[in-house]
Amino acid sequence: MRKQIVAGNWKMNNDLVHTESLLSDLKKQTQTSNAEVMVAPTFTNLYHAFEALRTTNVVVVAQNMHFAENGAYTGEISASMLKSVGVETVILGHSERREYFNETDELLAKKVDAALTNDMRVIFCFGEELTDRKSRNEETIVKNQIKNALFHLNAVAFKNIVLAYEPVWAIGTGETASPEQAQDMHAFIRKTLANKYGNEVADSVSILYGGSVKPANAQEIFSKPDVDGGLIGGASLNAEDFYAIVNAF
Ligand SMILES: O=C[C@H](O)COP(=O)(O)O
Repeated sequence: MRKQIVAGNWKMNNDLVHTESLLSDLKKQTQTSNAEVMVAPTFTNLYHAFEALRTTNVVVVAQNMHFAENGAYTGEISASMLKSVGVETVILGHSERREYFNETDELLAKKVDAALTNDMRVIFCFGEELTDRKSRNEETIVKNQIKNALFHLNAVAFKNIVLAYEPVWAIGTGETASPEQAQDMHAFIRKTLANKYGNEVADSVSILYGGSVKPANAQEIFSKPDVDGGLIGGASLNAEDFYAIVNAF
């Protein structure tokens, strides 16, 4: 049985005061679904969030990390630094990292390796741009993103990989992929994994959808058989909205 996961990516939002208030609001929510719940605050608030959520089942996740263990990489954070503050899951490959910080598939492969070497779980993001979809090239783009960053791994490594399909045209735009578009792509991703690693691996990997998921559309998207949850941006900044999504299963 695949894990259902709802992860909130807070991106570069919430200073310490806002983080405290959101953490306190999150602790007041009631969960009625079985989904694993995650939140990804900024680096500066990770330890605070970890301490605040210690008594809950909410997993604290990092939004990025460097591939090196330590060294002269000003401004960067390593896997072992994340682990030292209780963080054992990291988002890698988000389209905003790819677009604004020039993260390539090759770099991401190194980051994935570093995370797995440190026994961390990876939420690996990928997805096509609008021009790719308009030219009906979305499957090729997605397949290459997965292949280039992950297909050097062995099958066992996929125990610690969660995939997050995020069509770039649906991120923060209010435009969501239709539940059918999400299902079609998730089924294609699972088939791509099955072709390389076999059905057992493909059927065990959780594939999340991300891109303008809101309380109003979450249930329909999550009802699709190959959609195992969501990576939520904007709507995760409000505890009630976020838990409406968590409970949409
Ligand atoms: O990481 C989350 C995604 O980029 C989705 O963001 P959004 O829900 O604001 O569209």
